[in-house]
Amino acid sequence: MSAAMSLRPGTRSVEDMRERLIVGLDVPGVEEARALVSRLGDAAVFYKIGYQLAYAGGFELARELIGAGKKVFLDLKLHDIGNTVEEGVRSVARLGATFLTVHAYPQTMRAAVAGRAGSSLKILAVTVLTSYDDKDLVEAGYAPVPAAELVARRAAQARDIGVDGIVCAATEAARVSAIVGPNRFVVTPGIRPAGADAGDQKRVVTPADAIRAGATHLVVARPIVKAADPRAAAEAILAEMGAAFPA
Ligand SMILES: O=C(O)c1cc(=O)[nH]c(=O)n1[C@@H]1O[C@H](COP(=O)(O)O)[C@@H](O)[C@H]1O
Repeated sequence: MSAAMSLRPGTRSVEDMRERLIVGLDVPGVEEARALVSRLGDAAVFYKIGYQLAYAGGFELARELIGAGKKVFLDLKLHDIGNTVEEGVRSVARLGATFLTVHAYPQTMRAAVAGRAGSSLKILAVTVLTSYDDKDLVEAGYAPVPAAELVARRAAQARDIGVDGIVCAATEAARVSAIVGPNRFVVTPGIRPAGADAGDQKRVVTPADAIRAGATHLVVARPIVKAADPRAAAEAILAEMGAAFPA
């Protein structure tokens, strides 16, 4: 049974929801990240390290977190010529992280799948960023296409190439789940509890609706990182996820 299969059926327990909540460590440096991890305590077991922290000592922190029994998602959103992606992924695979993102371009996805061969690293393909709507795609040079259509096309390509999971907005999670089937991760950023500020996100969904739509993992940064009490914010999101999880 793949890791995805063992996560998908799940239970409504708080422990299970913790495996599905990925806290984005979008902070300026390792000291701030360590302080946040310590404040969150056992409310979080899965952390994402993205551009901001990766370029400020985040790889060392990734090793530290993995050594402490946490799971790490390296959100590097790789995209380059195939050889460079394959060798880069091979280097990342040695770190012991759980997830790594690449952009959902076929050459890039094929190279990433080749680079992670023989390791436990799972590749996630970022379809259409959650900060994009249909107009942003036109501005970026795409022929008019609804973001949801492009997400679906890229999810199907990712599935056919053998990528382990998809990153999409939870607005597309149900459709993507149907495309990729039960053996792949459906990871959804752009999560906002009711009433929370969307910031630069355009395709936003509440934690409960993301779970109902079939997301296997929710990525949450600012609603936890910027909260006056990050642990309470994480616990509230976990409770909302648990209540929405299919019995
Ligand atoms: O790959 C990602 O994690 C990602 C993909 C995407 O389409 N949208 C998106 O927001 N993200 C990341 O998810 C996190 C969301 O942050 P908040 O909007 O603060 O919760 C950020 O670290 C983004 O880099």
